[in-house]
Amino acid sequence: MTILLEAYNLHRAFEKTVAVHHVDLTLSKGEIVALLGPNGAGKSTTMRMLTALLEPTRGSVTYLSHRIPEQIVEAKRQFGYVADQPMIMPYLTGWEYIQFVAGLYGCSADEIKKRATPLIERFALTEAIHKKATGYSHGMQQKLALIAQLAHDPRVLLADEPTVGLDPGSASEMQAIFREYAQDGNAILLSTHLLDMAQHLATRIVMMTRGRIVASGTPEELTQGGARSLESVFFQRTGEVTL
Ligand SMILES: Nc1ncnc2c1ncn2[C@@H]1O[C@H](COP(=O)(O)OP(=O)(O)OP(=O)(O)O)[C@@H](O)[C@H]1O
Repeated sequence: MTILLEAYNLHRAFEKTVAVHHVDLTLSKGEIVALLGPNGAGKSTTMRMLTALLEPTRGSVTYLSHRIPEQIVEAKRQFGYVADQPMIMPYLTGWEYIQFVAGLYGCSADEIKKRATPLIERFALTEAIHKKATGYSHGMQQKLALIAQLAHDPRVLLADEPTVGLDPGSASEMQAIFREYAQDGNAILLSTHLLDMAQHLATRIVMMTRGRIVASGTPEELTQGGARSLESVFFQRTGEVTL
């Protein structure tokens, strides 16, 4: 399997709090990896280090042999990132926002249009796309952020809680888009609290708690072929108690 993203020995401390302890993680072509963990487990800190938004205390991140920070520009071309709070710029319409973000990666207007138009239609944003994006609902902004990140055709997509705020139809469409994107030879890492979505969408599940990876495997492996619920495995591995 071709490895698209490799994180080695990632470690991050904030003064006395160690948020992430020596995490190793790879993403290979075709994989959809769900990162699960209780609040404060270190998922967002890991995501932010993988997307070069946060400098690790130790460790390295490499996209297709482009290492951060030495080859940051080449590395950044390889991935798209959808944050949990979409950062939509004032004044821009949805269409201008997509053009602006994908344009930063050197894509032509024609390429962007070709990639973005079908996604805009699938997410039912055709009517809204020429209106100011600051007037969009949270879910509409989340969909717009995903389209903008896919419009530059990255090999890896990282998404923090991507379906939060989406209506059921849009959440289902987003999952279908994720599957097709992975089947096209790309890879996805998504952090989520939705165990059901992780079980049905992910090809591999990684569980974190207190900054460490405590489990990694396919949904079938972790649930022992369905003999256990993913919820019970999650509680056992992460030390969370059921109330
Ligand atoms: N900028 C920061 N300064 C100090 N501590 C931080 C900072 N960012 C994160 N932390 C701490 O690092 C730990 C991991 O936080 P992180 O946000 O990565 O968890 P998470 O798994 O994403 O949680 P959630 O599911 O609640 O979003 C927590 O103890 C948090 O308080």
